[in-house]
Amino acid sequence: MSEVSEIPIREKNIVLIGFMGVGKTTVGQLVAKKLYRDFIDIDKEIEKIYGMPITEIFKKVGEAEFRRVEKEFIVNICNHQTLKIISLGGGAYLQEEVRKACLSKCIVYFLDLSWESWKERLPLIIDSRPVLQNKTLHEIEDLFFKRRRAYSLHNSKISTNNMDAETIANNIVESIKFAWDIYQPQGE
Ligand SMILES: Nc1ncnc2c1ncn2[C@@H]1O[C@H](COP(=O)(O)OP(=O)(O)O)[C@@H](O)[C@H]1O
Ligand SMILES: O=C(O)C1=C[C@@H](OP(=O)(O)O)[C@@H](O)[C@H](O)C1
Ligand SMILES: [Mg+2]
Repeated sequence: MSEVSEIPIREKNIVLIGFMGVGKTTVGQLVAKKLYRDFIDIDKEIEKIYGMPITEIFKKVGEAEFRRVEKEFIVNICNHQTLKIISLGGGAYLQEEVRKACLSKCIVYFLDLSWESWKERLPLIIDSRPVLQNKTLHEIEDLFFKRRRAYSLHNSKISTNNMDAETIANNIVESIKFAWDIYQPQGE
């Protein structure tokens, strides 16, 4: 397959990044529906490849191999597909190649949630996020703030505190339509 180059903004993939549990998967699905686009959740695709959930992949295959497959999968989609809504896993964007591919070929939205709000969500996600297991709350807090450096490389930031998924998705749709109209007005 040949590489996609000079992608018109209206056709670019939209990529959601941010820490585990901020709502990338939930919101991504809603954005895809609202924009009549296909949704790709990278974790779900990797689970399909291995035929097991992420927690099992980490146990049986190991994190290093998971990261290698994750990177290859994302870079390949960025280089060869358009018009998709893509939710990354929270750790994917720490890899430089992933950041470069996303920023050069897609529009990257950072879902921002405060540490205080995020802490309330921990019980919902702890069992399915191996990276959070066997860590103290302090260690998780360190990781939360350390990762913000990578997430600061984005095209747009959406603050999500005290907002339900539907509202966040509506904000993204509104923001993207605004960008489309500025950079590629309809009829051009
Ligand atoms: N805006 C929101 N408000 C409250 N809970 C949410 C919101 N978005 C997602 N959730 C919940 O938080 C958990 C993690 O959401 P998920 O979409 O899997 O996040 P991510 O993909 O970023 O890890 C799920 O239980 C989901 O139902
Ligand atoms: O941040 C991470 O290192 C991870 C985030 C998870 O995805 P979500 O961000 O969708 O929870 C999943 O990819 C895996 O458990 C590792
Ligand atoms: Mg997810």
